[in-house]
Amino acid sequence: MHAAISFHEKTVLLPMPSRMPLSSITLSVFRHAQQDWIHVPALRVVVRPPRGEPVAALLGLEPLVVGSRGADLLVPDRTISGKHCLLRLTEEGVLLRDLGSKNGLVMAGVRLKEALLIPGAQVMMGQSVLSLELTGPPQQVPLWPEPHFGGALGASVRMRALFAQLHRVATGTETVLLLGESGTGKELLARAIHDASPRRDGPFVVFDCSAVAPSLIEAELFGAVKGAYTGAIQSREGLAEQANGGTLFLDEVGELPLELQPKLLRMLEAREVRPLGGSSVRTVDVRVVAATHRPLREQVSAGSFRQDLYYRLAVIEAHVPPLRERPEDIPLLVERLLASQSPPRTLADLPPHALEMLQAHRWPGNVRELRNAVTRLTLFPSLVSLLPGAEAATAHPSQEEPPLTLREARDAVIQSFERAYIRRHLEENEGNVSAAARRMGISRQMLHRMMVEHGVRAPGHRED
Ligand SMILES: Nc1ncnc2c1ncn2[C@@H]1O[C@H](COP(=O)(O)OP(=O)(O)OP(=O)(O)O)[C@@H](O)[C@H]1O
Repeated sequence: MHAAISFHEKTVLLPMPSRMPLSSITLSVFRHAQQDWIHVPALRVVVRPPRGEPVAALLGLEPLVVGSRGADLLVPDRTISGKHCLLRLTEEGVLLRDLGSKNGLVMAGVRLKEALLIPGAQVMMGQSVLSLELTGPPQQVPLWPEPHFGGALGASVRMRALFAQLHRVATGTETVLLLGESGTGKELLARAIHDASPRRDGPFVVFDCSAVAPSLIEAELFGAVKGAYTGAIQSREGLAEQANGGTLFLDEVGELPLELQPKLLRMLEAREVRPLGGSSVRTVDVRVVAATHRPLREQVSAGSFRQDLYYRLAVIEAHVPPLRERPEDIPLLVERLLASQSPPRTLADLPPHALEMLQAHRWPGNVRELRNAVTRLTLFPSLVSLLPGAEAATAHPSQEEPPLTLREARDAVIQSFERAYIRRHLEENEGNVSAAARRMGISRQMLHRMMVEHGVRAPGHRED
């Protein structure tokens, strides 16, 4: 089942009109009582396979992938591709997109690549039928008033909704599980939770379960008594104890070896740790924030992660969206990244069109990759045409887009490179087409043709 971000404590219910207008299934931001809110319609995606029970999932702010393997909503139908299609709430309604499936999406005899669904619509996927149902009145979800939470920046609706949720949970002691791709800012958010919590004056201790050899994790986390292992010449305190009174951030918790998982479970349940080689337990007062880029539920199904530990960790589960799902955050992030450089720079210092290119890229490495690209760009501005965005997403198709053939992907990269290359030369030659063509080593006529093909106009429209 797909887990949408849950905002139940602060949900305000709106009266449901007797006939549902289309506007009631769109995402829309509005201001009420000095605060921004978003309308999230209560929608359920139901898929009826040819045999067996229907499967269903709620559609929240997160996109929902439907398929037969590795999808959020799993359908037991062999005519359905692993990741068959995606549904996403947008400002225009519910977007349905084919993810390059074998048997496609068919509605009234028409094969769909992309469509806006209205409740009651029925779409064939393989031999199953997908439908969208309204389950009740829309929810009003609060948005964080500022485009940052602690050190984490985000002006998009998804991030502001996440910030509001994390701010609410910061005051409690429940364990928080942050799920998201690498480089999306999970550690930054864990720190922001700590800083917004009553434990802010206590320690914030980070332990990356993937960075330490499995055999050393136990002593590192829970401590060890003298002689517990070769080289343990004296007793040592584990990180759990060092985090006493504060927050323990367990990064990449999905990498925690199966045999150590009961120890962590015990710490979460009884607030007790037993050092390696020790016979007595010690009490700890820590709030745990855990994170992983792995699909932990799948690990539970595969038997590599304990179900009881998963439920214990996911008391509050929050999804950190990948950067490609919130390109509107990029200008803000780039601005801050530039400002933090030495000497500080601004967006105006970027080469022309650099920001557009950055927004066009899919950022598989998320904000970490963006940070590196911006640093490279300020060191070597002439490399702007080699920015990842110049490849216009095609080199890294996201799971939201139907996969391209090699030829389509290569063509798109070349097109995108040519466009950026032409623009740069025209800018450098102040819109003089002949001069730009000379620099590019091609004829003026050819450059003209290319400009028409790419829809590029010379700055100032000068011909010669
Ligand atoms: N929302 C954000 N605002 C500002 N900086 C960010 C944001 N998200 C990530 N970063 C920056 O990107 C880099 C990676 O962030 P972070 O380590 O928190 O990501 P992560 O999700 O924990 O990654 P991993 O899973 O690889 O550990 C850091 O330099 C961080 O400061």
